[in-house]
Amino acid sequence: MAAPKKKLQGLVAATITPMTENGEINLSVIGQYVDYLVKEQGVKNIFVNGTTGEGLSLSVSERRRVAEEWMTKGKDKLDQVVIHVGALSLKESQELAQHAAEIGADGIAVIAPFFLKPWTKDVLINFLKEVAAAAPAVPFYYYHIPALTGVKIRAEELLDGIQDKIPTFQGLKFSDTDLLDFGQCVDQNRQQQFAFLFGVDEQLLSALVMGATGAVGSTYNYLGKKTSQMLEAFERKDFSLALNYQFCIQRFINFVVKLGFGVSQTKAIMTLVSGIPMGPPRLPLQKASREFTDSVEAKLKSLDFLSFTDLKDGNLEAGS
Ligand SMILES: CC(=O)N[C@H](C=O)[C@@H](O)[C@H](O)[C@H](O)CO
Ligand SMILES: CC(=O)C(=O)O
Repeated sequence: MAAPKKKLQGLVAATITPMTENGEINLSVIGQYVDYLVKEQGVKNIFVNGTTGEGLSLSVSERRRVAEEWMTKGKDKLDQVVIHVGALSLKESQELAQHAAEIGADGIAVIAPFFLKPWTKDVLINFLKEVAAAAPAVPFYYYHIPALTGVKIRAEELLDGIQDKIPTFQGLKFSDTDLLDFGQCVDQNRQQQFAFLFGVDEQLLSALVMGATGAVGSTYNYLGKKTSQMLEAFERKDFSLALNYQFCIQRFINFVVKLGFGVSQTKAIMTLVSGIPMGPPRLPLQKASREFTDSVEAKLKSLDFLSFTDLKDGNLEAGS
């Protein structure tokens, strides 16, 4: 059994992996990045080496080094560090899971293998179980992201009886818009203390209504504070205020989605907002264009989303 731990809740930032202009991982800014999340965004939980972190584009040794750096720099500052250890190779995944345990991670998460794929729930569970067993004292999260893995096994089905197979199972990161599936995950597991972490930032309010206990996302890197205001309004049952916040966030996400939004763009936005150089993404991703960054900057200002002193060219005065 996993050591009893505080349940993971609230916002979890899916961290970017900073890179140098030459395409090497850039560990030197991670200390600054931790401070930015904690102090400027009020976000104290992170999800490392996931989609946003280009985890599947890094070598195993890079993934280990990135995870170590977050653990070291986050010590005594962050509440929980969850490390994504999913890989196509079961062996690599187990190696990463064991490594996460060794460095004291608060959780591990795994996506479905996405090249040679599991076609049934039982096969997927068996894969996850073998990974989880490599870190028998670490809380385990299944990371459901069917649009990227192509594995469409419904989360609700997967969760049915999962703790019998994976005793460390502690929760679900649900990155899909199927709120029937998500709602049924919550509804059918009310007796458990699972974390239900939603991963579609622009729809978080709907997921809160369905029983989400937290959220993992890329936008909490720079919209953490704004999203926390939404969570607080929801907690106070001030739904119209919560909806205002959600719409405000949606206006921004809708704007970037229309320009073409993904991990590369997240890197550019975070560089702009935090002033910390995130660098380019790694191939097959391509760096966001200058035009993208310029229009995003204008949009963020018009939405009054930033205290503009945070902007790296900080000559614009504080908003909000
Ligand atoms: C596919 C993807 O990267 N999803 C992220 C996390 O699951 C989200 O945080 C999105 O970036 C966000 O919801 C914007 O669409
Ligand atoms: C968004 C998210 O959870 C990820 O980057 O993996």
